[in-house]
Amino acid sequence: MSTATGILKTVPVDLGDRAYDIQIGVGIMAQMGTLVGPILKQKHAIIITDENVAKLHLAAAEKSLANAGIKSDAIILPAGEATKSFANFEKLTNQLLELGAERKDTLLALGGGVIGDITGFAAAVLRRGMDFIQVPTSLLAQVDSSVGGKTGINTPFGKNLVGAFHQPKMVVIDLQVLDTLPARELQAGYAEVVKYGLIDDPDFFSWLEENGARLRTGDREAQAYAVAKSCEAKARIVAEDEYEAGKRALLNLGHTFGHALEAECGYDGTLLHGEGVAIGMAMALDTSVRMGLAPKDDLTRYLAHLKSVNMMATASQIGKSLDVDTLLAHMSQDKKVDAGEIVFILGPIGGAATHKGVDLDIIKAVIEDSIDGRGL
Ligand SMILES: NC(=O)c1ccc[n+]([C@@H]2O[C@H](COP(=O)([O-])OP(=O)(O)OC[C@H]3O[C@@H](n4cnc5c(N)ncnc54)[C@H](O)[C@@H]3O)[C@@H](O)[C@H]2O)c1
Ligand SMILES: O=C(O)C(=O)C[C@@H](O)[C@H](O)[C@H](O)COP(=O)(O)O
Ligand SMILES: [Zn+2]
Repeated sequence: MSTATGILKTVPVDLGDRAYDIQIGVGIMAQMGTLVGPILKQKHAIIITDENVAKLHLAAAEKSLANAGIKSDAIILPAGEATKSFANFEKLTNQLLELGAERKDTLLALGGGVIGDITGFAAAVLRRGMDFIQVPTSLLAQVDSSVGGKTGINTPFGKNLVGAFHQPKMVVIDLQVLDTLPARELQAGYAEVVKYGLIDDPDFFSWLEENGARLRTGDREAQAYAVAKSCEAKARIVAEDEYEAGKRALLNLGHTFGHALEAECGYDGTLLHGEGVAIGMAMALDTSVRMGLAPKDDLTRYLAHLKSVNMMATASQIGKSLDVDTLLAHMSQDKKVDAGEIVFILGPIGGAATHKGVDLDIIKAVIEDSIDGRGL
């Protein structure tokens, strides 16, 4: 793939009458208005963004829309996971109604996964459904959250427990905006990239072992390859199982553990989503090894890779006192719970599968060892 400016790759998400394209490029924020113009029901978009992204990228997005003859308004939310709350959702929908948002207007999520998830949910329910477009600006949002139509907010019981499946009409990914993303956020997003290798693409995992560090140094060619590979993987799985009746659950690898850690850390920035996923995937691999579903060497390789890119691998590294039973209580709220049983995604590198009936004593031991930083 070339690293010139402009669109580098278009990844289709084949969902019948809900199909859409993911446009991946460099410097394409300037083209965003022309790209989205033809799919708008009327030439009015409401940009929803956060305070950090607004300072850096809102003007460019507004200019791009204006140049394409699209009227826009903007709503700026606070940054961070705490924004995905009922209180902020109420504020957001009130602000949209105050602006007179019409059903044929389009919401445009300009930001990370937090903005994408809350904007998508507003689009799903406001006036019983509006169109929305994803313009993801964090690595995590570019490789994962902007694609696939999972939208929602957190509740005190856990992550994303109130939401809807609502597909965007387009995803516009400008790799250039990653240049302003803080290093910790880039690293957290990287966990979701590694996830695709662990799920069903051992060659991609090997590529990441060789090249993963290049993503952190802003290497455009590596970014383009990894973002496109991730979007292709996500588009393939979502097209196969839009509503998570089966295969899509694999995208939840590490999340049952990770979401419990996030909930316990209180959505205050102590633990970012991607950081929880990285630790959760270590717990999932450790569980797999203990159950004979993966060779010990796979866990060793994964942990070595996390270390090589300076990422946390154990709950002990979070620096917060954690309790195994409280974490298990959070896990029992997971959306994959089936007839009272927690469903886990387990297996070797590149061979993830869903597992029911997992011995909770093994899970407890894995979590306790991670909390104590033992054995990993
Ligand atoms: N819907 C899905 O399929 C899905 C998938 C994965 C994660 N998620 C959700 O996504 C959220 C995490 O997303 P995230 O990691 O993007 O978090 P985020 O939205 O909080 O963004 C991370 C931080 O980076 C800042 N930021 C974003 N882009 C920037 C840029 N280009 N320059 C400078 N700063 C920038 C934001 O202001 C924020 O402070 C979680 O709520 C998670 O549950 C959803
Ligand atoms: O798109 C999916 O499906 C995923 O599971 C992607 C995850 O990375 C993402 O964090 C998702 O929001 C988790 O889903 P949830 O249903 O467990 O909330
Ligand atoms: Zn995730």
